[in-house]
Amino acid sequence: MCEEKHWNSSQLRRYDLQFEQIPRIHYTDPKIDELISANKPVVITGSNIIKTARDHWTPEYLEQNLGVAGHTVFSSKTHKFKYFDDSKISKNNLNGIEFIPPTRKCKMRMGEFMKKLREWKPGNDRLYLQQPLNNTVGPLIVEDFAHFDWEYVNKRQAKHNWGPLTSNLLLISQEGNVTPCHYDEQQNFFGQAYGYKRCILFPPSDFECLYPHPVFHPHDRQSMVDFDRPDYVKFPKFGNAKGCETVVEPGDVLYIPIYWWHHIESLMRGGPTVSVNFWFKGGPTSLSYPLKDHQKVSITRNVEKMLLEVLQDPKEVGPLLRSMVMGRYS
Ligand SMILES: CCC[C@@H](CC(=O)O)C(=O)C(=O)O
Ligand SMILES: [Zn+2]
Repeated sequence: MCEEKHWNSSQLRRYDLQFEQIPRIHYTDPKIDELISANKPVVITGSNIIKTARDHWTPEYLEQNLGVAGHTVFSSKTHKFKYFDDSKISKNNLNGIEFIPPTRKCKMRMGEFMKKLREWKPGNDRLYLQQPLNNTVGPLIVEDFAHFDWEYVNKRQAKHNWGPLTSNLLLISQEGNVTPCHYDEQQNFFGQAYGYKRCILFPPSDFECLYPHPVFHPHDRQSMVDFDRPDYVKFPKFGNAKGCETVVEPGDVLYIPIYWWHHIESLMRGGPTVSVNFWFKGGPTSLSYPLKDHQKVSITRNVEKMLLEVLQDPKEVGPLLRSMVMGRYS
């Protein structure tokens, strides 16, 4: 039966890369757990994981029920919302390295946020509400949240030895917004409640093609490559990245494995989107050989942290690593 499509490819941004499709599998199919065990992405379809959000969480419903507290809203002069850790902006940490925050963070009531979205004109700052669900939300949201299929989620968490659930982030995006390519150190069930989002994922083994900022940098874990205008001189291996993609629709839950790179965009001309993610700490990892790719990424992070700790000056880390490797390990 041909599925009715609610979007077309002109709503996707163009990049220089080709992508495989991420498999879409019904939640009752045991293949789901096979892929999660293998730390591979999969779109879980037809489940009740976030059914109450899929049924109720339109932007208008959220405007009525999210509560009167101020919510965390990012604003950007471009369509990109590149995350940065403001605790890493301190003078001595950057040691003269210039950093210009690409977005501004503020607290905004839902009514004001929705009004600005309705009145948005090209040239205005773009907005992206990103708020952990907590006890400030209204009773109907609490009710919907309580009726997520926690049994299904908790079973996966236990079966795959994930750590504790750390947060559920509510994401309300303007059409066309992009969260640029980055990885998180958490397992993620990414639930799509309203609208359509294109998700491009790359395995941890693409580390060399995606050039993450140094660990001490505020953009730690974020790719240095601008997907809209890749600099192939600075990032010559970017063209070798082997990504996979999907467009998640209301009710879908995309499993984004820990340390997998992901770039997520709300479709252009697709209206606002609403997502809710489930971030879990990674489970206890025993160093079994051969090491998994994400374990190697974790090891490089520890090496960078240790070197910075002992060298103090971030500008000395590169030269020391080069002197260690060039002509000896290269
Ligand atoms: C702040 C989190 C944003 C989200 C991507 C997106 O929906 O724009 C993501 O990267 C994640 O769920 O890990
Ligand atoms: Zn992420």
